[in-house]
Amino acid sequence: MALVRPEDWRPRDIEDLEPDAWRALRQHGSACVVAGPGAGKTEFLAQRAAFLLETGLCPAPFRILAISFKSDAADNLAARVRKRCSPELSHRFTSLTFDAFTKSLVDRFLTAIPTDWRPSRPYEIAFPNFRQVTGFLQDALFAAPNPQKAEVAALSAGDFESHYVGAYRLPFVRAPAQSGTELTIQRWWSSQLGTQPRSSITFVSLNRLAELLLRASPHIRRALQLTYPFVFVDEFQDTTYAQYDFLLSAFQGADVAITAVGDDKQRIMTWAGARADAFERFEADFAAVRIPLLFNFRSSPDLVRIQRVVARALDPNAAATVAQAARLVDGDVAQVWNSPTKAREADHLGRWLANDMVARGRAPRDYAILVKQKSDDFEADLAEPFARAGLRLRNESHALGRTTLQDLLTDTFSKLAVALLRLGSTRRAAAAWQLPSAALLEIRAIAEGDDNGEARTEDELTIFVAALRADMANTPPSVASAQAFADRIYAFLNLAAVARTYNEYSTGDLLAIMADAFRLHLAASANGAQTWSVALDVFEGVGQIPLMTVHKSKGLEYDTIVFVGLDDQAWWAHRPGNPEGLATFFVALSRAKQRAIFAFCRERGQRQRVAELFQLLTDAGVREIAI
Ligand SMILES: Nc1ncnc2c1ncn2[C@@H]1O[C@H](COP(=O)(O)OP(=O)(O)OP(=O)(O)O)[C@@H](O)[C@H]1O
Repeated sequence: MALVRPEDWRPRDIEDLEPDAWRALRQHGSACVVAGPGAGKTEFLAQRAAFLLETGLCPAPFRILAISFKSDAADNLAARVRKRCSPELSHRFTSLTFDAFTKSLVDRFLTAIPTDWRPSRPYEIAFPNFRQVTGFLQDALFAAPNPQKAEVAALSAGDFESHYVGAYRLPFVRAPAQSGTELTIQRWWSSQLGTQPRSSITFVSLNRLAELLLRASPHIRRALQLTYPFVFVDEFQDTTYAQYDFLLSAFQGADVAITAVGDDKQRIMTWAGARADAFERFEADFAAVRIPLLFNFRSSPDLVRIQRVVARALDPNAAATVAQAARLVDGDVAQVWNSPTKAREADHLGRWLANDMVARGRAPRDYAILVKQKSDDFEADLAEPFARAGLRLRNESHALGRTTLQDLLTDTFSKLAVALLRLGSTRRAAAAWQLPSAALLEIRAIAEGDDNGEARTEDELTIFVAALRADMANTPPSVASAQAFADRIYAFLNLAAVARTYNEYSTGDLLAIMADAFRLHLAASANGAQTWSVALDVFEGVGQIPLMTVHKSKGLEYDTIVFVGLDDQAWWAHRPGNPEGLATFFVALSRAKQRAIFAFCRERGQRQRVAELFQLLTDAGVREIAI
């Protein structure tokens, strides 16, 4: 394949990059690209990958490693690179989440972990809840020697794991604890490693074990550095203590160029252990240059002006960003709505959305309802009035067993299962077969070039889909039939084989969690649906207005966002000047391309605690109207 000279290389699918993005794209060493919302940070990474691969600056067999925080972000980035580069190039782009990557290292090199910290093989993945951590800390307090009790008592379940266990560098050999905190951390490790019959460890622990194994095994560390001379880290502001330490042990001092992109004004994960000084530390530890980007490709100029007011509240030195998108709406681009009752607010919102869609030729998915938390409560308030306006609300943050709707929809197994049901429900074009046929070859472990195996698997799929089609045509959607079809798909795919095929399911119970959630959600979607196509549209949220927490909306964008619940009740933990609260507000506001509405309802609560947020909107010239 012909290489492109670096000076001749041009970006794909976009007109151009801003001048500083070009500089960052061509950067030889490490860089942190710090840019506000809508700057095209993910797009920049996809273009840099194409640049490095197509110019041969990352020649075969070397690879690029991209680390994201959420699996949909990792998939999205991989898809963008696949779209732009030939398969022979894009297969050298590895895009994974932090957790998937560190877990894969632990799984592959488990025996390289020093014996004092080595988990059983296999091990389970643990997701301890707040109550369990509280119970653990109470036991630890009880068992602690008297002089250390006060220190142990000061630990809190909210941040014990993320801040203390996450920041604790494991020594190669366990040594006696020097403090009450260290004693408690060691107890935490013992409780995870020693669980019977298998160790039961969290993702924070997996991050730490991966870091330990690289520190303990210079040859594995060297192999990693040689494989990946280029590393990308997306959403760098969310990097936790454990993850940052992993990057240090993996790549510091090596000939590896790390490109970290992020926005410190969107740091809303400190509660989950994100370290506030990640960018500064990175610049110092990796001799990285800081390259700010100033364009905003998402939001119209008027919205960018409002965003700037909030950005300056977060950082008085925040640079002015330059809007690249045009304004497409008349009238106000932002408003505060003030209503006396929840019923009135919901009614007005439903009618307003329905009218706006018709007037502007927009689809339900161009809008998003954002809330601070407890999306189920807002769903209960809004679903009925929306239905009266002919709209269907979709609570993306809705819990389904041990996962959420949004996570289910981006899950590999779930995507495959729904693709099969789609084939069963309609006669679909050849393209619809691509995902199931490719996945089945992997699941059946058919080697590349095994023509007989490929033909056999293709036949197996054709026969299965034909029978499924006949039965789905004769069986109306219902809770019971949905469950029966889900079971049939599971049996066909063979869950044990699925678990062996995809790294994310290789240990722990993620596949069981997703399979349960899939069955639950399919049953709920089939309930009351006239046809299977409709049931699957409901399943996938086609034609529905998404409702989600601000945390779930990170990285997403919508024509119009409506933030419901800007009051003290929903923002109970907010304190004036609290950067995490302001950043949450900033993330919500900056998801909008054209319009942002903030709904305040007097029945829900007061607005003293959140007065500063209203003040920022007022300062930005946003009008408040009574509804
Ligand atoms: N160079 C570019 N030219 C034109 N459009 C672009 C360019 N880069 C990105 N975009 C578009 O701008 C929008 C924002 O990009 P993206 O979502 O990557 O931003 P981001 O920096 O990750 O934002 P956030 O931090 O808010 O999630 C997307 O619709 C993307 O397709």
